[in-house]
Amino acid sequence: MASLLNLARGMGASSAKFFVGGNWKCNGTHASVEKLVADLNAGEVPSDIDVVVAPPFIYIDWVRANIKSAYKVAAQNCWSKPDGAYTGEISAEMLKDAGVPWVVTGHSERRLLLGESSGTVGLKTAHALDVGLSVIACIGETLEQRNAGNLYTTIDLQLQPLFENVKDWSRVVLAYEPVWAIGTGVVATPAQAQEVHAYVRKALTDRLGKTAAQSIRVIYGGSVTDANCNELATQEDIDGFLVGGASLKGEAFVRICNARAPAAVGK
Ligand SMILES: O=C(CO)COP(=O)(O)O
Repeated sequence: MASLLNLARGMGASSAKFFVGGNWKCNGTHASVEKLVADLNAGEVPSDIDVVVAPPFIYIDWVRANIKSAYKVAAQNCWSKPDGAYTGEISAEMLKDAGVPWVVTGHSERRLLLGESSGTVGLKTAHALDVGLSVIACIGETLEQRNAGNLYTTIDLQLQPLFENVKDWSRVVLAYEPVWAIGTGVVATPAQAQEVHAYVRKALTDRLGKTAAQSIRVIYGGSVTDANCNELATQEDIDGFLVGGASLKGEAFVRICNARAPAAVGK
């Protein structure tokens, strides 16, 4: 099985390092976060991939101090401007100051529940990059948009402000997260995900050139589990995952981190 997966991986179009993100969303107590970090620390993740966990703001500092170095930390959001009179917001400058290297921007929950526009996502992504953070920028269509035949129009409209504002793509990971797959248990089929990832790769190629496009991680999110990750990981334009629910279970998340080397964790 592992050799078949490796064979498929060898055919990949992307030269990018595998990337797994865990988005803990608005979940956890100090006790559950301590247990999760202990479980993650007990697991082995491949040394040649990037793994980033995004706890709620209030736990980030504790996690950063207590998680092993195989895992980096991310914030789930940041403000689009430097420090100032923005009650309730956390600036990219503060994340940088607190030693947080990554931030997630444009998650669909922020777009849909909090009204964040693609324009705002473009601005905050560019600002976070300018400050020196690395960014996981999220895009993805709703079921209504997909069913109305607007899948690629939606992706184009979400990518456009990123293309207009981002100057340096070397610290950007793009997460394709179809909204209909998030938290629903309805994972995109490998073919469905690959089709959109290939489209995104082409958009990156057209805009940034082939070499840059192949080095940018395009990761998939939406009901990824330790049961479906291996097949998704064989798709040529899937460079990793952004995991929600399953990232709250240490052992499952570690298995997802090993999606391209399942034998290493005894599956
Ligand atoms: O939104 C997600 C990650 O950012 C995906 O969430 P689930 O893995 O719970 O579907």
